[in-house]
Amino acid sequence: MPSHNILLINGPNLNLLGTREPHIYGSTTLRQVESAMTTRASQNDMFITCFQSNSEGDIVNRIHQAREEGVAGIIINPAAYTHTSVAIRDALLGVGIGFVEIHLSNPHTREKFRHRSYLSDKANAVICGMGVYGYFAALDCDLLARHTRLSHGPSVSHQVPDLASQSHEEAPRHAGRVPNSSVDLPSADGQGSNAALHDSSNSSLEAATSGPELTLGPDPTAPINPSASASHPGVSSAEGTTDIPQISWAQPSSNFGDFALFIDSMNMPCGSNGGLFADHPALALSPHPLFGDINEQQWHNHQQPSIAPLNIDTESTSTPRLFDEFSSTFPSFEPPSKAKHEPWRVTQQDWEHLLGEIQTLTSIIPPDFLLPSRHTMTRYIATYFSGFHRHLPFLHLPTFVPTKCPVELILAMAAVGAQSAFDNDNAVMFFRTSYAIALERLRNRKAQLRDRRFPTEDPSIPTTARSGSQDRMWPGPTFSTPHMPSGPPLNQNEPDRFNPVSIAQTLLLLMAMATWGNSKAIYNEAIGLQNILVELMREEKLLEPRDHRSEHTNWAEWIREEGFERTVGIIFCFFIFHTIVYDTPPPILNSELNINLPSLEISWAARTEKDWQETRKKAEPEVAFQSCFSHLFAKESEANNMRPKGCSSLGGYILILALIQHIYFLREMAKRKAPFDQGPAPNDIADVEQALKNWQHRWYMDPESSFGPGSPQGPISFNATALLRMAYIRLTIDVGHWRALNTHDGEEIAASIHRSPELEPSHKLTRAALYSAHALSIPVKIGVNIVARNQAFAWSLQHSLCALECAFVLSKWLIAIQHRSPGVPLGEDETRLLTYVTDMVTEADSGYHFDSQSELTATLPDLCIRVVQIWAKLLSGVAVWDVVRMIGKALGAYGRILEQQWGKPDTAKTSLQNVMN
Ligand SMILES: O=C1C[C@@](O)(C(=O)O)C[C@@H](O)[C@@H]1O
Repeated sequence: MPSHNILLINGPNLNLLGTREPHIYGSTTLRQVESAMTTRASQNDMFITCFQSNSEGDIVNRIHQAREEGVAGIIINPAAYTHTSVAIRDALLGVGIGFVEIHLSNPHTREKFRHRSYLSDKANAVICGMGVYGYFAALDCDLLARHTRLSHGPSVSHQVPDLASQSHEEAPRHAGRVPNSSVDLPSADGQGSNAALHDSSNSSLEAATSGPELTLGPDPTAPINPSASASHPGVSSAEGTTDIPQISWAQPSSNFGDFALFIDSMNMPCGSNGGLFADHPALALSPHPLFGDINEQQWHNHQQPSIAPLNIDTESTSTPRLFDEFSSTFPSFEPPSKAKHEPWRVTQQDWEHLLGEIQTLTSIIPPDFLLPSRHTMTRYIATYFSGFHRHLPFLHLPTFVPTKCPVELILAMAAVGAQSAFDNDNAVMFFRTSYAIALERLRNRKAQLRDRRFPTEDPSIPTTARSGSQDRMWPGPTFSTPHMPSGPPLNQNEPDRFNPVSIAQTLLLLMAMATWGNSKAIYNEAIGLQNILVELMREEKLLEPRDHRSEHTNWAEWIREEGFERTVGIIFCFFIFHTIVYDTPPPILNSELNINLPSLEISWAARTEKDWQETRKKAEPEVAFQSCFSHLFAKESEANNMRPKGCSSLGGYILILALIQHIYFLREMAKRKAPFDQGPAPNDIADVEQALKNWQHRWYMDPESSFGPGSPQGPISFNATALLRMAYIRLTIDVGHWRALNTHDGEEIAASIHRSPELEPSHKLTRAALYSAHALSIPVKIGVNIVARNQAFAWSLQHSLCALECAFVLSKWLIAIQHRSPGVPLGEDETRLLTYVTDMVTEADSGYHFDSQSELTATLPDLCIRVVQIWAKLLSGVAVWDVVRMIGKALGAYGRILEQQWGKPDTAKTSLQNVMN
């Protein structure tokens, strides 16, 4: 017997779904939605009753009836009554049943009269702009749990601070909850449901997490679902809201089911200023109409399906957008109506202060250093905050004050900002200057520490008098020239003001510049900087356990502690990037990281102590990285107990990189065990697969998680999805050194990929190819041209690195099936994936004219060439970081090699028709 009843109500005109304004509402009919929902619900021990009416009174009556029936929760698309009906609002409040309000479209992007809802402030969750996918999301238990937590804060959620200690008994109960109910939908008044639910002895916690799984990618443990139709992959749906792919919901965890679900969950960019554009400063077309009244928050709402936003105004503190100033005002004698909070602005006073500081350092900085004008400095710092900072936010923007920032750090920020603004020469100049200052500070620090540890020498001689060049413990910059002597100690007068965290932040930014930057001159510094940074972290004990901040910490202390944890966590992540790019062992091991996971971005962005306190009320207690990481490996049954405890986007990001590190070491160990690399042992693979699954549950629990790059809370959780895909691929096959990224040469990388041995067709390989196809389908769905022309994907290094791995795997898979032994037919999974890839390439082809010698013909080689060409095209935009351009070039070159190999007219090509029959 189903453990609870759900009522689905659809309001006026929704009976016309399928034919009604399909560009807005899609072409799926109401009957299709209802039947898919019914199946989906029944698989998860739920019973759903569907009701549609065009009459307000009937809807009110149906809601009243729900109370008699013991309905546990209502999912309602009130349609036009959303904007008018006090009666429906009162009915929902009257029966006290919790409800999720849902809209296919995003009313906030439409006519003004649709912006107001009579229900939203009482709903447990509001889902809009996700097309029909929103209905399934509403049904998903994780989502319910998530919104329960969001709407009601930790008091009704899971407050056990230590995941390890969670058990069924300890699982907190929602206020007003009826014992033995299996899922709580808190009532509309926020007090919890009093609807009696049927037989279940599970805790709400367990039930809330054992429902249908929405995965961020294909579920590696599930068999590929043969019953799902691959000919409707969902990539060819109309713009606007999306259609349900014709998949069978009877297999919710199947690869294709999840895949299609994922794809359909992507919010399409609306109009010409889609969410993608919001992500990059250099191409950020101003979202504001010149005279319009749209505010920034509304703009952000356009980008995203809105899911239960927290009511904190962080916009005033949000990252700068480059063209804001220029887009909204004409010259006027009127004073500005509202003073803007722009901490990145370098005033004349700030500039003079900075210049003064730099002048005291002339003996150690490159002589050709020239401090640009304050406007240019403002531009660089603003660009830093609107670009890099959104991806890796370790500085506290709301309280940032240029003059309080150590000079080497502000110069490092300017270096990254100049790089992002394509001012390469200035970027290198800032890099060198900041590097020289940071190293000098480190040398002096080292000398101090040495004197403390070995105080036997004559103390009357000051440290610096003894520290000649032979005493240098920290290496000098490798670009150092005779005109850069060691210079006087920087901290001579304030020896105790050495701040290891800001030095670490400086080195982190410089390392990012050197790793991804555009200058050969500083490229070689990357690994050297890594070593310096690791030594600093160990020497200054930044990796050791600390007393964690208590609940009562004030804002200033919290900022300091949180900044520390973010800095250390992001450095840890960066080292794993190096592992991904260079295939070198990570210098900080998972087991050494002793931070608490960072908190929500909304707390980090809060501008005032009051706002911060508000956000803290909604936040979960902090969790230690170590505890979270080990619990990722909990078995399914144990994991259920802790799933509702989501973590922040940045926390999830750190965890997924830790899993990539874990996979790296598993592969390394496997290399020693077997004469041929068989990859990790099956039980190790199973453990990691479980961990990746658990990670996805956490991702869903994160109230700030987002499928797109334009989220108001930043692109971190979106970037983490690329890392998830990379983790799955790396778990399945070894792509490592074949990418030859350390050569930094597109042609060589292409040649190396091409040279790499062919892979044997196998289930494992097909699975890896599925993840790769999944990755490609996202930009194809958005449109190859639109993605190529803006930098949302390219900005994210994670996505471009992942692109390379995906192109590698998918092309190798296509080659493998072309070369499989004659007479061996394709398996069912392979056939379906091949159909899928063909559909996708055809879709991409229709929108983009490829500069290719060969037409897309129905042969495997042509398909393979096209797949690589699409990836190359996607990464061919104007990228900030050289490494992204390099990957684009490498893929272009790889496509050309394949064309040369197969492009000749007399080459025997395997036709798709033949392989599929
Ligand atoms: O009828 C509808 C449908 C709708 O609720 C939606 O699902 O997007 C949005 C409403 O504004 C509109 O009146």
